[in-house]
Amino acid sequence: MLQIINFSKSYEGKKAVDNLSLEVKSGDIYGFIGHNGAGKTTTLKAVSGILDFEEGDIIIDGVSIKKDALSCKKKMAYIPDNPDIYEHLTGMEFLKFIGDIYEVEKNERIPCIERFGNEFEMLSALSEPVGTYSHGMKQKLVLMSAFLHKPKLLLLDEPFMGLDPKAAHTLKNLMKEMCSEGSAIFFSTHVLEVAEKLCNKIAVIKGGKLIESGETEKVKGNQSLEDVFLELTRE
Ligand SMILES: Nc1ncnc2c1ncn2[C@@H]1O[C@H](COP(=O)(O)OP(=O)(O)OP(=O)(O)O)[C@@H](O)[C@H]1O
Repeated sequence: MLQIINFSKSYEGKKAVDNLSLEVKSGDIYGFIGHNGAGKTTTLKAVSGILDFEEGDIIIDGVSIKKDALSCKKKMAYIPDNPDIYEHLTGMEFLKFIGDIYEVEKNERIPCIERFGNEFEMLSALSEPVGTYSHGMKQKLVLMSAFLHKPKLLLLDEPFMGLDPKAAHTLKNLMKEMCSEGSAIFFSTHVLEVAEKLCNKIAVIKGGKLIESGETEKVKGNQSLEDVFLELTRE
């Protein structure tokens, strides 16, 4: 579903990501872990098509993001680490806007909004302007908007940040459900306990370089993911 091939990205001549290759297959929940500044957001933004890059290629469902970004974007959803959304829209107007952009049929949209609204405890808030939401409520709304159009590839940058325990539980269940139906998820996180339990595959990035990747069980062996991560990233 997603192939990152020898991807590099520099800012002002300094390499932020260096020759990274990774494959995320249908059904994978692939966790991307690394220290602050390691290059996770840069990679996710390049995959989402919002950040240009000079070296390598990124293929979504067989299509290069460099050659046909629009058809790639139709198949995926990207949720950044900061849920900045149009503050003057109500939650419902925002979901309808995303539904229109991704051409979700109205008769499919309504039951989805009801279901996710209920599971994320957002139904009554949907009639209020986004500007009145807390950080966690905005995060829930953007997550709902991503699930609404059933992307084949879901990219999430630290999705658990700011979520209460119930919402985090709901998100984990929705991620599992999506992947069991054949989609793929690639997400960054600093919450290693969640990554260890949720992900069938893990990639570790350090200083822009991929230093470990593969099945979670193989990456961690008989240790905890936290122990392995600390060992791998030790200076
Ligand atoms: N717009 C930018 N201009 C210049 N340098 C940048 C820019 N964005 C990121 N960088 C640099 O690129 C490197 C990778 O940053 P990136 O945001 O990808 O890291 P990250 O792994 O997502 O970190 P965090 O866990 O803190 O979110 C860092 O050294 C950062 O300072």
